[in-house]
Amino acid sequence: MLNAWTGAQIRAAEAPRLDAGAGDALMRRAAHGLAGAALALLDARRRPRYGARVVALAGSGNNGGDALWAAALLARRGLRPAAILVADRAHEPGLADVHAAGGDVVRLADDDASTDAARRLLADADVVIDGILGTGASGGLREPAAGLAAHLEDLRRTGVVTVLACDIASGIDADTGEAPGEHVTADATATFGGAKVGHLAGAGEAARGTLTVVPLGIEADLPDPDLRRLQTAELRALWPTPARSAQKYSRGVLGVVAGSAQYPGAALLTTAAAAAAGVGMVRYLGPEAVGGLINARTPDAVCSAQQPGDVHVQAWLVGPGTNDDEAQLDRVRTALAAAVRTGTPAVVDAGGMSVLPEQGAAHLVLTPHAGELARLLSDRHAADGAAVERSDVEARPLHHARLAARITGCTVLLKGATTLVAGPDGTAFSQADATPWLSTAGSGDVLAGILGAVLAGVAEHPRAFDDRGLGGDVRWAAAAAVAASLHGRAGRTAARDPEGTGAGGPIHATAVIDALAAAVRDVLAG
Ligand SMILES: NC(=O)C1=CN([C@@H]2O[C@H](COP(=O)(O)OP(=O)(O)OC[C@H]3O[C@@H](n4cnc5c(N)ncnc54)[C@H](O)[C@@H]3O)[C@@H](O)[C@H]2O)[C@@H](O)CC1
Ligand SMILES: Nc1ncnc2c1ncn2[C@@H]1O[C@H](COP(=O)(O)OP(=O)(O)O)[C@@H](O)[C@H]1O
Ligand SMILES: [K+]
Repeated sequence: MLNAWTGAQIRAAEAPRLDAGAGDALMRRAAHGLAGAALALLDARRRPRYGARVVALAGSGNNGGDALWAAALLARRGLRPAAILVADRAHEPGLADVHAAGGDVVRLADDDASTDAARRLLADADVVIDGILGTGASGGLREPAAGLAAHLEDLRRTGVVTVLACDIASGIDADTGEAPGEHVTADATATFGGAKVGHLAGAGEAARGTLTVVPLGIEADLPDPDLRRLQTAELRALWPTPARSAQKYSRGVLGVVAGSAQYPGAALLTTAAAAAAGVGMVRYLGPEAVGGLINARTPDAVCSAQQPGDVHVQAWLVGPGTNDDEAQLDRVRTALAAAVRTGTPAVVDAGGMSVLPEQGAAHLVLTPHAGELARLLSDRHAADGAAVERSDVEARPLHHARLAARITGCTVLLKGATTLVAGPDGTAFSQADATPWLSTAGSGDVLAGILGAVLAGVAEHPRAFDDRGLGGDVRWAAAAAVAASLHGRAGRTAARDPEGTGAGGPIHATAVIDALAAAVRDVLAG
């Protein structure tokens, strides 16, 4: 599990040490970690260490102190240090050490001469350490740092310099990952004491590069994390693997209300995905014509035009492709009412979100993309009557996912390059296992099917969640995170994009279904 905390949580754990006078010791530890990360970056890029130019960008706070001390330490390893001070004040001992190491220092102001001098230093740099703002910052970068950051990004994109963020890319909010304005983009980040929420959500995910956590010795005093990311070990433990004595009913029956005579595609994809994920049985409820099409692709699905009250299931999947069909929407309403009454978990996708019960529950998992979440929040007057736009959700995804979970009482899985899951109690997960090739029509229907299969298996495997501190209502958010991760991994496998960088090539939703078994096997094999 990769755990992440807010800046305030980390600073609170540090506070007793600072009060006891250990501030310098902590900062030196951070600087050593930063210096090691800078050397690793040079090595990875096959650039020689000796004579390499390291430039620390230093703001007024402790983040700047870390960067200055790191630059001074790197002078001892043969690098040529320099510093650009972007604020009126700088950490005095750090600055003194850069001077003592023979480093060039430029103080950036709003004039052409200092801007030119700073740009000359950057153009000569091999590695730039971004210590402008850390966890103590509020609001985005201001001038003159904002202009320097934009120029730095031009140099980074064209391969002139490598950027190492100190703690967090400056301009990214450590508590949310939001970027209120200009921000630094890093190739790597060395963070201290624990990952920050801002590394795993919003703009912060793409701005951080490779993340290294440098221990500070405060780890035992950290509270429960604010945000979590499941990794292979958790996925292996939580994926519904059949027991020796399993039979189809113990593995779980998934009731699916999806598609319509006019739009059967969503029903075909979502049932095929659930079947591929290894659910015990799929029971499809809907028009006979759609059932026939489903059986041509997925003969193992049991299709009928029955009502939800007539069948016994371990989980529901409702909503994909049902928008225009009143009879299907009626089935969705009935299934959701039964799910709330009986505690049966349900995936509520697409059209299902327009017929939510008044009182939701954590075991109902909504799966909106940013546009659908904006509509849901607008319908619920979340912004005091003002409409919430898709762009609002994209700019503040974690905030809006948590808001929707609180307002609806349901678990909310917000789809995107990073998928965020929020429970009504504020629990949150972040998974970024996808590939940009997954942004294709029908991809969401596949995710809904996989999630349905995972939810149907939860009842058989409660201990798996309890044993990892993910019991109670948190299990629904954790199960949603499992499904998002496997969906992303299947997408990477299908696209042949193992790192999720956008390498490989195009895929369509069916290819993701076909790659699912291999992705699950990889996870189970560790
Ligand atoms: N607290 C500690 O003991 C340790 C902290 N460490 C470092 O300290 C950092 C936190 O230090 P600080 O609390 O000094 O925070 P920052 O280094 O983020 O600096 C905050 C300072 O920047 C100014 N500021 C805030 N928002 C700004 C904005 N938008 N534009 C321009 N200036 C702005 C504030 O006036 C404040 O002086 C961490 O990120 C980490 O790098 C490390 O040295 C490890 C130990
Ligand atoms: N840029 C991206 N990078 C990675 N994954 C993405 C990206 N855009 C979308 N996805 C994933 O693809 C799926 C798209 O779902 P959705 O928008 O509901 O599509 P549809 O409604 O057509 O099925 C989601 O699982 C989402 O997380
Ligand atoms: K920084």
